[in-house]
Amino acid sequence: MAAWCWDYWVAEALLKLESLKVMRSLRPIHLIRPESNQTESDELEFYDGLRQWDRASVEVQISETTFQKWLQDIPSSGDDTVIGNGEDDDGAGPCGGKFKKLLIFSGNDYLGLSSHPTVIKAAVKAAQLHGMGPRGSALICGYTNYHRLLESALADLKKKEDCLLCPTGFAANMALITAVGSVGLLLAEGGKPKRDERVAIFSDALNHASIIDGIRLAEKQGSLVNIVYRHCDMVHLNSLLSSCTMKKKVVVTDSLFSMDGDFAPIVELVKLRRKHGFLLAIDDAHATLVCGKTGGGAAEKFKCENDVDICIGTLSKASGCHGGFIACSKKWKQLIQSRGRSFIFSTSTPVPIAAAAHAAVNVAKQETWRRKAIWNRVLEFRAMTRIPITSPIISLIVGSEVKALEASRLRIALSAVHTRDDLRKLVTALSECINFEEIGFNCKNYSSKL
Ligand SMILES: Cc1ncc(COP(=O)(O)O)c(C=O)c1O
Repeated sequence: MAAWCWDYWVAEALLKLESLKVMRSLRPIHLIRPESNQTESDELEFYDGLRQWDRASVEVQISETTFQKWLQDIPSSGDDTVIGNGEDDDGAGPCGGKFKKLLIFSGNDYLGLSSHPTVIKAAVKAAQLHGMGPRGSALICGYTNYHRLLESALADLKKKEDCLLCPTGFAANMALITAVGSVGLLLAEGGKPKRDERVAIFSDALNHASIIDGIRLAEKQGSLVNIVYRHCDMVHLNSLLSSCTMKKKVVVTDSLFSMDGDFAPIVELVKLRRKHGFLLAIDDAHATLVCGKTGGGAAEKFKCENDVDICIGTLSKASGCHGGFIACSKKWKQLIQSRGRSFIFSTSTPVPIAAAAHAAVNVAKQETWRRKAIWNRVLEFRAMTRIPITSPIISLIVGSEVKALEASRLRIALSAVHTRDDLRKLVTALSECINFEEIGFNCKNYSSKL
């Protein structure tokens, strides 16, 4: 049996929706842009290396009060942020509050695009012309030519037929999984699906919360059966697939795991997909624009874009903006926009954000040095610590395994705009409290290959 039964099932599900008269359609609104002699690509400015504005995503300041609370592990209500305006060389703010400059190693702005002039200009120009744009769901009045342009750029990036923008990456996963489950509901013979008519979804044990919540919701609706396989364990997955008698099978996994920083074994997943004929969906939130020659993500990195059926992403990480998306076939898009409730019943992305994200995707494609820089930082961190990390997300198990209860996890995220000197500072600071040799030994998930 082939995964391409899924093409048939989705087409059948769409026919059912049509017969029930509940197919939902986008209602594109055309926002007029004033005539200009410049084409859009003339307005995009690209740079060949780090500039001072790039540092905005990694250099921040926090109030001394907040800093002290952090040190003592005292919860903050966030009120400390309104003390004074910061700045001043002596650390004193205009209202008397004192501030500390910090380097961030926990953000997801992997390429530093949130402060790129081309991204800022796109947002400003769209805001000046249209404000936030029409406020409403994409099915009512919230979908414009700006959204369409961004969807096309993302479909191209992911080498998929089409793409659907969602309010966030969290909403994208929820929408996809409820739509997947709806196939079981719509094609069930007697209304309520029997167990074998439901969708069997195989989910990695360490998948993101939004995948888990999507599955829980669909399970409650009685549309799918959740089968969790051990993290990245393809022997386990193969055996679960082999013993599953349900026809409609889906495997869903983070491509680059958000907490552990390891990659899903995509090449092995593709082999299993050929053997068992499941639909393969990957959450490429952390790999989009970071991995692959053109920034296409983990599937491009592992050269199997054609074997991944659906790719979920977020615009809130390497794109430096906000929002989520699902790159897929046109038929899947129709199904998700008709059944994905977190897409249907939520206001669409503001136009300036859609314009900025479109600019960011273009910048990330052109400024290839940003991708090189982030992977160079990965190599440098490996060389400095001898911990065989494989991605910009680094998960360090701090504390001894013997005292398991005291052991905790430290998550570090590297960025293209960190410098080698930033890394040296981080490693020096960390070595005062942790032993890298011991940590390297504890990090079972890392492989020695990049
Ligand atoms: C793997 C993964 N998927 C989805 C999301 C959700 O994305 P967003 O922040 O756009 O809702 C995140 C982000 O936190 C993530 O790490």
